Amino acid sequence: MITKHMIRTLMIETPNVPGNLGKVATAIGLAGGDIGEVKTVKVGPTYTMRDITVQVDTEEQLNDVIKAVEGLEEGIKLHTVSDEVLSAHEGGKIAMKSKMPINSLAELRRVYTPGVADVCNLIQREPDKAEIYTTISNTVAIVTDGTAILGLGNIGPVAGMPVMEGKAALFDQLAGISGVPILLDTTDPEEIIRTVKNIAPGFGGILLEDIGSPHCFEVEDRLKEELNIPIMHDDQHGTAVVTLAAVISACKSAGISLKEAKIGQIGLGAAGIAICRMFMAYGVQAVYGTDKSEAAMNRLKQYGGQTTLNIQELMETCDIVIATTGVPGLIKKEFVKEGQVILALSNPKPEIEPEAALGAGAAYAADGRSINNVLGFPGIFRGALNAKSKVVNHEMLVAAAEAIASCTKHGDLVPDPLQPEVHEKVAEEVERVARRVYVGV
Ligand SMILES: NC(=O)c1ccc[n+]([C@@H]2O[C@H](COP(=O)([O-])OP(=O)(O)OC[C@H]3O[C@@H](n4cnc5c(N)ncnc54)[C@H](O)[C@@H]3O)[C@@H](O)[C@H]2O)c1
Ligand SMILES: O=C(O)C[C@H](O)C(=O)O
Ligand SMILES: [Mg+2]
Repeated sequence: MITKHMIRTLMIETPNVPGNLGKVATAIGLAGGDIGEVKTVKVGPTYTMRDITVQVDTEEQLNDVIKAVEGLEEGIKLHTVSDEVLSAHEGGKIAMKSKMPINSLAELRRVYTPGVADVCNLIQREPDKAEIYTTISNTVAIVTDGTAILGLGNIGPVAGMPVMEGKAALFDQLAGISGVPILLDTTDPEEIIRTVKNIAPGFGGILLEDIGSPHCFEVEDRLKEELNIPIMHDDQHGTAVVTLAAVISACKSAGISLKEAKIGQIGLGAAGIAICRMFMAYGVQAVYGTDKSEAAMNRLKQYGGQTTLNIQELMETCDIVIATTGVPGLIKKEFVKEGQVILALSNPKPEIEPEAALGAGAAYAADGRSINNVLGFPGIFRGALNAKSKVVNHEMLVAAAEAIASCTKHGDLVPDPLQPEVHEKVAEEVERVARRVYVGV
């Protein structure tokens, strides 16, 4: 079965006769639609109204599904076709809310003027008090310049805002952190660095998101040098963490020794280079990479990795293959070796669908929806902020990866990202390591 990427909700009325829902399901399936959720909206005296979520690959397939349902007789009616993904984004996904009720003048004076002035004076005298009396230490800026939004490319920061809002929603729900999207109207590294430094006083940490390579490397390195708060480029290190976790689990299940495995990385941009560096620092001897850009290949060599001529050679050489190119369908079925582990991580569409890779003989295969940095960044920042760490370093990232792997069921590659215990465990381990290294506990 091939994974579908367009989601639509069909509101369908069926007369209350046994078998009608089955007819609808069969019609949708035969037209190429995958049924997701089926929700009963209304049960009338003679009919039932349901919202049926259907996934398809293309507009044509959607039209086939619509025609198939409309062609059903015996009183079955299609009422509406809606795009719930678009509806879910209407008005944006996040909001800045007051934690204080302001219902009386007394409350107004306590929360705002004149009461607030005492707090300002206190912080001016004792700057550390900002940690207690403001939200700064629990707020992370989610900064993008829009140059590598998912695998959609340089579509600009405003078009990337739905992703940044999504990261903020995840920060809130999974780690209790306030994430604030910051959209930069510049792609110049010096200007990005200057801007982030100028806004840094309002934040406990900085998550760099979807900033393209190669400028992302300089931006992150310089900000780490010049600021004293945790900074992490999610597409580099968040991705490397979750990839290491998935590979640890795959090796455990398949009985492969990770450090002796040959690991191949297709696409040596932000995510790819960080994944290679993570495996090399973890002790993997044979890390290979390939990229269409000569400069990217040279970067891997500088870090001590080996390059292959092309994707086919890399696929022939390696036991474990990871892809982060942003190019859907780049890995051909014919390249897949029996027993290989293939993680095609590009979003929104992978380099090879997991089902196709498994069908071609892979032992394990997954895409970027399941092997996703959502498993890393919330807990990493929770742990770093809890420890009052001034950095996010390699030891903390490895602790996060091992924590994710420890929450993974035998036979799976990663745990369910909505399981709160996973993020708690990541936060706990990251905090423990951060305290040991930087606070000496
Ligand atoms: N699953 C996750 O958690 C996760 C996290 C980060 C990035 N990603 C995905 O990875 C992809 C890349 O993201 P990035 O931030 O590294 O982008 P990037 O632009 O920094 O890197 C992409 C790299 O792929 C290379 N490339 C493009 N086409 C190629 C081809 N045909 N053959 C070989 N190399 C090719 C480019 O030269 C570049 O070096 C995106 O699709 C993104 O969604 C997924
Ligand atoms: O946003 C995601 O889903 C993961 C990742 O950060 C990406 O850029 O693809
Ligand atoms: Mg990203």
